[in-house]
Amino acid sequence: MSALVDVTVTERDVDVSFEVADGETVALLGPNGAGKSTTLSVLGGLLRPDAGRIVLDGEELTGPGTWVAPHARRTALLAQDPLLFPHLSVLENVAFGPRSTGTGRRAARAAAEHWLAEVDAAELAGRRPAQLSGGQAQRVAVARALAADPRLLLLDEPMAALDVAVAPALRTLLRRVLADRTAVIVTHHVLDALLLADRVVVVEGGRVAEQGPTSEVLSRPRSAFAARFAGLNLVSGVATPDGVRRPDGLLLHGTAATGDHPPPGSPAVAVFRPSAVAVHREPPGGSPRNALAVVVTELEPLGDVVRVRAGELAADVTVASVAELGLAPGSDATFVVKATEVDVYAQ
Ligand SMILES: Nc1ncnc2c1ncn2[C@@H]1O[C@H](COP(=O)(O)OP(=O)(O)OP(=O)(O)O)[C@@H](O)[C@H]1O
Repeated sequence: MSALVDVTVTERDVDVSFEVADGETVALLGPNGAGKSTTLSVLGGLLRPDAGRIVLDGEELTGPGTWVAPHARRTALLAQDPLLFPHLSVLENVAFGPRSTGTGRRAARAAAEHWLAEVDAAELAGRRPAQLSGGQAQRVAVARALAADPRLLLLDEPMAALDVAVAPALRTLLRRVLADRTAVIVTHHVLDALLLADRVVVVEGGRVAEQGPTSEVLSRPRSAFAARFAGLNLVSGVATPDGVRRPDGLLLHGTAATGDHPPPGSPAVAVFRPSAVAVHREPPGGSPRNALAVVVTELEPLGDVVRVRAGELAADVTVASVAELGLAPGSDATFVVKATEVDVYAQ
């Protein structure tokens, strides 16, 4: 079931276009307010776009003069909140989907039992939602979404409301059920993208900033958001023969790992790991290395290092270095990175 999405929601300044191949899971990534949930609402038919079209499995769901109602789309939404009917048992909740599309009682019940077993929740069948933990309720919600036999599964931050101890088990379950399903997932979590998505679509300011296979986008990001999401520093500007020049004139020397240095003058990015950055209080004199004057904005503990953030840039240094340098938000500092650590490629 492939999907083609090309929609505009004028009031929210959202205008996105992307495709989902048959059996593929696409992750929508982006900062708060980027338009991810709006896109999901349009796909599910909860919001009517001002222009554009959605084609699912060859059928136009939304288009000029076409509007298929939400219940007739055969899409299912798994949200943060399981949204189970409190007065129905778990089994009845899961059977609700097939029942509402006309399946007989007995067959709907059999489908519910099947999907509850698939999500390892068969023993919960007789309980009421109030008798479930958050993780159990979300498992049941997954079964309910699948029991409706959706052509397209929509997931809106399905792990966001769960305890950190429970989220990994649900992620593993979703990895299994999404393996050959056509799905779109909105997430803020890098593990969701890595473990669940074949491709990612990065939305910034209501527009698609970049898209591509997950491993490619996260290892060689081209947008500021994807770089931050992947835990990498990204400086964008124009290519020079030996690096990238920022709009403010600063030249960052780097190398094109794959040998395809972008043509001078073309839009390019310089990408480097926070762990490759050394932090100094004073600019190191006479050094041929890249030196970026920054103001520290935030210190964040990260395992056995401290991530020193300076706006969009980050450096990982030891706790001892932070103490020795006396770093704190507001400190002037210089981030230094060797040219051999800076990967340059076309934006
Ligand atoms: N119900 C609404 N009515 C009007 N505007 C809305 C509504 N919901 C969201 N918006 C606006 O639409 C734009 C896109 O918001 P949306 O919720 O789609 O972003 P998002 O990427 O899902 O963000 P988040 O990660 O914070 O959930 C924002 O400018 C937001 O303020």
